[in-house]
Amino acid sequence: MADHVGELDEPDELDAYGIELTPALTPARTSGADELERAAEAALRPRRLDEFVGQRVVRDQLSLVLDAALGRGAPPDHVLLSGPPGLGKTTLAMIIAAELGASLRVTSGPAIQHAGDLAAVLSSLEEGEVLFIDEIHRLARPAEELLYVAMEDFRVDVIVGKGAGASAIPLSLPRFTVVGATTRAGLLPAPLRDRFGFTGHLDFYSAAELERVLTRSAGLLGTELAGDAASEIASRSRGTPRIANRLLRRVRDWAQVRGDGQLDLRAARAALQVYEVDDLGLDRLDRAVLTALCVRFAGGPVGLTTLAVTVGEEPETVETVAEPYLVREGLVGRTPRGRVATPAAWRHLGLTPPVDGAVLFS
Ligand SMILES: Nc1ncnc2c1ncn2[C@@H]1O[C@H](COP(=O)(O)OP(=O)(O)OP(=O)(O)O)[C@@H](O)[C@H]1O
Repeated sequence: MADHVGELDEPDELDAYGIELTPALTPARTSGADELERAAEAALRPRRLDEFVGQRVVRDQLSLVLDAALGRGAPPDHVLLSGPPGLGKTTLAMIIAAELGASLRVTSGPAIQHAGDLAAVLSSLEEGEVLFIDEIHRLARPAEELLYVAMEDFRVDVIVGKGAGASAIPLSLPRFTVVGATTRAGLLPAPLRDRFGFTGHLDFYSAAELERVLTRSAGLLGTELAGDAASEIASRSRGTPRIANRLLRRVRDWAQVRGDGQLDLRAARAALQVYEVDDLGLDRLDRAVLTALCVRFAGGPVGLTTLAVTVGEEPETVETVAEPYLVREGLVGRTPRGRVATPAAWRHLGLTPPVDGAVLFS
């Protein structure tokens, strides 16, 4: 998951999209390897709506919103995009700006520490610009309140003075469009959610859609991916284009260093084995969660925080990165008393489910 505004701070990505990063929101430093991964990811982003694979419903609805706005010659309603990490929220935000012919400003909830930071961003916007706020659920409360007013009335109230003598000077803003992205739509307060005229929920991709993503990406990387290799990678990508593209790059590495350069089934299987991606596409964190649930907690129920401490991760990471796919695959269940392992989880780990396990799912 993007952790800070730096996720988008790629020189070629900035050039390609004309993104302007708000000066107050200087990206955090990242390692060289992270930078390279992100640059590689940026190069594979679809640039227009018709290049964006899958998510047919959201794409269709969004194209209506954008065409209508273009027809009226006015900025569209604010857009909220929700869904697990890596499914294309940032990509869609960039596409929205590109389709509108507007420039994109990028920031994120955690990067805005004070309402004043947001006021500075808002007051520097120009007519028609798109403001992308990643992880919008992590905005501080005062910034959130300032945003409601700005989104609804295109106004910020600049507070002058302190205490009883403080007064608000209204500053009107040009019309702009907020695109908010969140992995946890449920955490957004209703007044903020209600300011979005369109909400699109991105769901995991089918294997066939991921094959299309992979074939397109291989072409952009200047290589050819065999059909059976594409299916193999797609089926182990947890329904997520970011993971599919990452695995593709690892398969390409394997083919280059240990294979004959061909991106075929043999290279795909060998590389996925080296990187410990199992048949279901589960990675180290997923397996750690399953193992903790089944072995340490005898199948659960166990609370999210306890589970996260056991696997050495933040609760939010377990909840937003690992859990959605484990739940979707029927390996983990969420009950009011905590997380439980399903019989399929035990079997996936090569263990025998307890006989009374059925009780939990009856
Ligand atoms: N529909 C799609 N078609 C083709 N490629 C896609 C699609 N969606 C995402 N991708 C690829 O997956 C990568 C990750 O997408 P993106 O950064 O937009 O995800 P995200 O939902 O914003 O994730 P996060 O919440 O972690 O920031 C992109 O680099 C892009 O190459």
